[in-house]
Amino acid sequence: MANSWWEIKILGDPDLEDLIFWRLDSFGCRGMSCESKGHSQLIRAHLPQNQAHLLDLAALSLWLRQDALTVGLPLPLTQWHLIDEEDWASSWKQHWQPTEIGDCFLIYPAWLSVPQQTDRLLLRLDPGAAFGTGTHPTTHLCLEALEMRIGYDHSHPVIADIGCGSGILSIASVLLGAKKVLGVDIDPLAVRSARSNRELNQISADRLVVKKGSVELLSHLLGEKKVDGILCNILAEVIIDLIPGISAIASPHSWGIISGILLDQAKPIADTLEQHNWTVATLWKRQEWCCFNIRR
Ligand SMILES: C[S@@+](CC[C@H](N)C(=O)[O-])C[C@H]1O[C@@H](n2cnc3c(N)ncnc32)[C@H](O)[C@@H]1O
Repeated sequence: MANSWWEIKILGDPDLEDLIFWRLDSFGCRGMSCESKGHSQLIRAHLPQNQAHLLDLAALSLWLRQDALTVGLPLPLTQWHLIDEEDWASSWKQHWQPTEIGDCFLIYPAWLSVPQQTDRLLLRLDPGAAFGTGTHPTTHLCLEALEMRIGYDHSHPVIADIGCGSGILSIASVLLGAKKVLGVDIDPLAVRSARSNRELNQISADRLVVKKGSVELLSHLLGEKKVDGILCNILAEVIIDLIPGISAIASPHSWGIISGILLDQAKPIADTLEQHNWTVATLWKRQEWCCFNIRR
């Protein structure tokens, strides 16, 4: 098969959902979905074939079982098989439905016809192979935090979105009135996805700039200028190294929304932020995940 993907199916106790998502996320899976099956939950995840060998998948299955053992829940059943690109796209699309987030967003799959009437901000999305449908607790937290931060103050900030994935947070920022957003991601598939979602939401390439790279590129693009707000939803291990770079593009009045952090990873992140002159104003949590609202 030309463009093949592993489809990984995990049947497990609903209380394992977060742990399983976290494990799959760390493994590099994309296009994850979840559906109820009686008293269990069936989680599907996808991974390009060239990113994992059979042995890696066997190890993943073992880790998932160990995770369940650690928390004293029944062991999940993991299966995998190869599917081609088209089957991958249609497989998870069936399970992703429009989602209301916060008081103002409606995240809407691109392949559904647009609703006639809605009093919400419609954010149309086809994440493709990128992360960011709004269903993950961290994206959800970031969207709610963003709404609270700029949804009601008409300040039209300039925002950096580091690890933009599908572009969901960048687009949400524009819908809430950001003057300009700079989105970066190291994954070329994410860049492609964010650009096509920018078009889908009829946002100009001047207002939402999407580039392949990370915080160093932002620094280069900005030159002497600073951003008003920073969004960064990546895993804690990555964020900790990005904090100096994030701090360098911030002004004395900047704010940030930082997520992708498991609750038990919060302290080292908070400490490092404080060492770089940030105040952790609030910490929001959803399931095992947390989101920092920070300011200078
Ligand atoms: C958890 S996803 C977040 C996507 C989206 N912003 C959201 O909130 O749903 C993290 C993204 O960060 C990207 N990423 C990982 N390390 C990065 C780094 N050092 N710099 C920039 N992007 C990075 C990944 O490719 C991935 O698309």
